[in-house]
Amino acid sequence: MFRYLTGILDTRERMTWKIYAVLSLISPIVDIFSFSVIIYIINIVVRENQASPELTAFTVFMVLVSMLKCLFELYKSKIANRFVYEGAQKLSMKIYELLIKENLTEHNKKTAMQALNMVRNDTTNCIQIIVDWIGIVINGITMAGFAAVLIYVSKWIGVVSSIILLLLMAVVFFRMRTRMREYGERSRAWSIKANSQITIAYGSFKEMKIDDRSTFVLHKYGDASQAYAQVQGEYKYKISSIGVILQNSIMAAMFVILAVILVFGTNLSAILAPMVVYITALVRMLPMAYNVLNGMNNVEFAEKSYEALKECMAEYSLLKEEEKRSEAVRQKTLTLQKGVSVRNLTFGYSDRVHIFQDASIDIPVGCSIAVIGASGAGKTTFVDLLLGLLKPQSGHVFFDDYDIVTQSDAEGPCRAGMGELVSYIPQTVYLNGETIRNNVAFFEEEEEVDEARVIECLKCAQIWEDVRKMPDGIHTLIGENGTAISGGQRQRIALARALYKDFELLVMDEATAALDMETEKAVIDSIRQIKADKTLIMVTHHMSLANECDVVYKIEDQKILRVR
Ligand SMILES: Nc1ncnc2c1ncn2[C@@H]1O[C@H](COP(=O)(O)OP(=O)(O)OP(=O)(O)O)[C@@H](O)[C@H]1O
Repeated sequence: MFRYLTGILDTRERMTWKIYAVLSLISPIVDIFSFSVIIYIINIVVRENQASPELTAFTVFMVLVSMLKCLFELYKSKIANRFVYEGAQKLSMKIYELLIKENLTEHNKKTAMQALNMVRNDTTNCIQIIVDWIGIVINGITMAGFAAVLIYVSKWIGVVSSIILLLLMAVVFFRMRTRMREYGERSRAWSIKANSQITIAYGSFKEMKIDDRSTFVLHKYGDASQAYAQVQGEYKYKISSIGVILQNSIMAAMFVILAVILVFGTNLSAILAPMVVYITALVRMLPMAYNVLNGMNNVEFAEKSYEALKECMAEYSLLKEEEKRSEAVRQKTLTLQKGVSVRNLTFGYSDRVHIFQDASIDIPVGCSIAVIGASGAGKTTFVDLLLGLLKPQSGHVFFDDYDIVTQSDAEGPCRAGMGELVSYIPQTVYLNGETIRNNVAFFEEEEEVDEARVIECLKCAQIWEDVRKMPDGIHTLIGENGTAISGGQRQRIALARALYKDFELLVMDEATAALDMETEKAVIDSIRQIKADKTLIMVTHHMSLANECDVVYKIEDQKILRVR
């Protein structure tokens, strides 16, 4: 686990954990040294019954050492925290990169809350494991050093005490191990569920209110958050109980040993000094034992995060290999001078049910195409295949001579991105709660937004008159997912967003379905007028709109048939 986690760090982070590990080693060395010095001084004072000036000076020097160690510990803690949060941030970038670059099929397998948890929590938990492991090793080494001193000073009592402590730690760890793993798993699952309830409340706010389901949703959140709180409470209790058990058991053991000495011992004053040393050593060892156990339990607790991260990182490596391979291939600028041609397309989400079987279609450049078909016939699937979001089982999709399925042209393998060529409006539009301006210029840096162009696009999408009347114009906030504007306005803002970028091919998946027929026609006319030479693909259920297009295709019986 440790080797794997340190292996996925970048060079700088790897260097940081090594520096941290070395710095961590210095602390126990100083601790053991300081402790040995105390023993040495006590022995001299007891033996000679007075302190030489050198001894006093040396003791003052040790005060300085302790102060320096304090500063050093603070610095070490700063490095540890920086390592955890910077390391987690870098790791979260990788997971985020994977999430935004993985294919649509993989993307559809996860919920947003699972993704959020992986990016934000699992990454921090995993980097924390590295620090925990270093802590376990360092505390273990320090404990061994103190045990050696203990045995040297108190002979068999030191041996017995060290064995008791070790046994106690082993018993506590092995008894708690499975439980900790289970806590980690449950805590992660309930945290995702509780967070999901917040997105559900935001995503279905109106239905929730109208159906009078606020109490139901509240209970659902209550159940999940309570289960999470319960697991966390139990986990924290178990962790703190370790300290209590350790401390009291060792104290009890110490009194047992003391009782044995008192009963069988002869020269009590002779054993007083070793006894002080013994008790001091044991008291110093207890927090270390606690830290070791705590670290081991934290590692068990984070096991699920580790498994999730490992899975993601395996996919991330594949992604990077794929990117490397594609970098080696010739890069090509995608063109659309002849048109889009779909050849013998066969596709099914599973092997048993096919959506398309040997389907072909030609879309000449500058043409407007309507795609109609019954609900569930495969219109959105067709668009996803056309834009390379899904891979067909067989067949080809050509943009001029470039096949996006095999990623090759007449000259052989090559890579071409669609970004420059295609603008797309999905069936379900995502609008964030920001301003109209920012929702139109969606993937643009704030300071680079061309407001004149935003207004031009709003005009083309037939929504400028509405926006103009709003108190803040293009700076009006539209609410999360556009809840503060009408459904038709939402669609027209999405349309304006699609028009904001330059394109040769505009693909609209029921993008005007929420508009009345008159506005829908006005929008399409306006696009055709302003983007007269562009190619248009419109998925629609409205025959009146379809009839406005040059060609109408119908998806039926796993084929794409030209009907007009
Ligand atoms: N990710 C997916 N995994 C499995 N099946 C899917 C997936 N997406 C869609 N389907 C199924 O594929 C079929 C075609 O879906 P698609 O969304 O392409 O239909 P559509 O013609 O666009 O429908 P509508 O007009 O209702 O939007 C449907 O039966 C649907 O349930």
